[in-house]
Amino acid sequence: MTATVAIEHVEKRYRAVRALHDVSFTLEPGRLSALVGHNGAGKTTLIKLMLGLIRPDKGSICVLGENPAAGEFAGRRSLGFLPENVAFNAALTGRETLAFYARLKGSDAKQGAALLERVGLGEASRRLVGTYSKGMRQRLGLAQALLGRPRVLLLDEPTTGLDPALRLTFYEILDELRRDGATVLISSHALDELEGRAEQVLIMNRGILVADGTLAELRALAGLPIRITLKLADPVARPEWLPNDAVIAHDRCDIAVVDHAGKMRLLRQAAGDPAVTDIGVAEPTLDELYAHFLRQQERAA
Ligand SMILES: Nc1ncnc2c1ncn2[C@@H]1O[C@H](COP(=O)(O)OP(=O)(O)OP(=O)(O)O)[C@@H](O)[C@H]1O
Repeated sequence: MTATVAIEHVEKRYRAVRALHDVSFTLEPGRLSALVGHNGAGKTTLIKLMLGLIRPDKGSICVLGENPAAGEFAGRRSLGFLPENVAFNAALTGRETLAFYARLKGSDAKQGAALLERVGLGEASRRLVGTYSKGMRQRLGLAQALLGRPRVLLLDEPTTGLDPALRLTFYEILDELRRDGATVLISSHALDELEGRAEQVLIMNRGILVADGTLAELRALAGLPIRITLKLADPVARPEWLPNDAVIAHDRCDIAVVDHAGKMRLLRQAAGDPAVTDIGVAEPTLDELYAHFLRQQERAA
């Protein structure tokens, strides 16, 4: 598949601060990628580079076949961007705001009304933005980012301030865009939200990309234990196939296995034993993987 965004060996400094160091990755169409990292890890700097708002000191950036920092960047019309802190003119209504951005983007102004409905601002669309709550401004920001059905959508902390209902609508909208072949990058600290949604996870630490892969790939790389919990019909009779380090308390048995093959072996044995009445499997979470890769890089540094 052809990458829509290609970042190669990018370096960026702000005077004494090294914001990015030798960062390389690609983003693909139809995929949701999560960009995660502590405060100051370099996430916003990466997004600004992709938008062409700043230039790299070294390395190259290609977005939709173009260099975003090279003057006229035609691809910008196909980019949607939601900044971390959305700021709108308080004296315009929601409708007027979207019409303004639609003109800037050269997209169909009529699409604005439908987008406002979609993000739940239909009724408030004729009210001044100055009267909107924080969550309503965030919704307006999202509608603005979606103008013109973007092929690349860059979202910086998009769900901060959204209520749970709109958060779901938000991911539904992203799913539609992805099915349509859009590339979606979300920079976020909400790891639990991204788990099961992001097809690619990029972990940044102090300007360095410390991990890049699918959740399954990162799990295989990290080799963190997979926790299996069994419920036993008779807690006194210990099944002879249980590993020595299995911990039994009452009718519950906890086992940690190190890899996929070990997990499958144990599950087959457990499923075939009538003494086991229930099985639970907990793979390492994105939170745990994130902590692991950060620790690993800090140790190496
Ligand atoms: N305009 C600037 N001038 C000087 N330093 C900057 C500037 N912008 C960012 N930095 C520094 O570059 C580093 C990366 O910042 P960046 O905003 O990219 O981080 P981030 O991962 O988006 O953080 P957060 O999660 O807090 O938004 C930080 O050390 C930050 O202080």
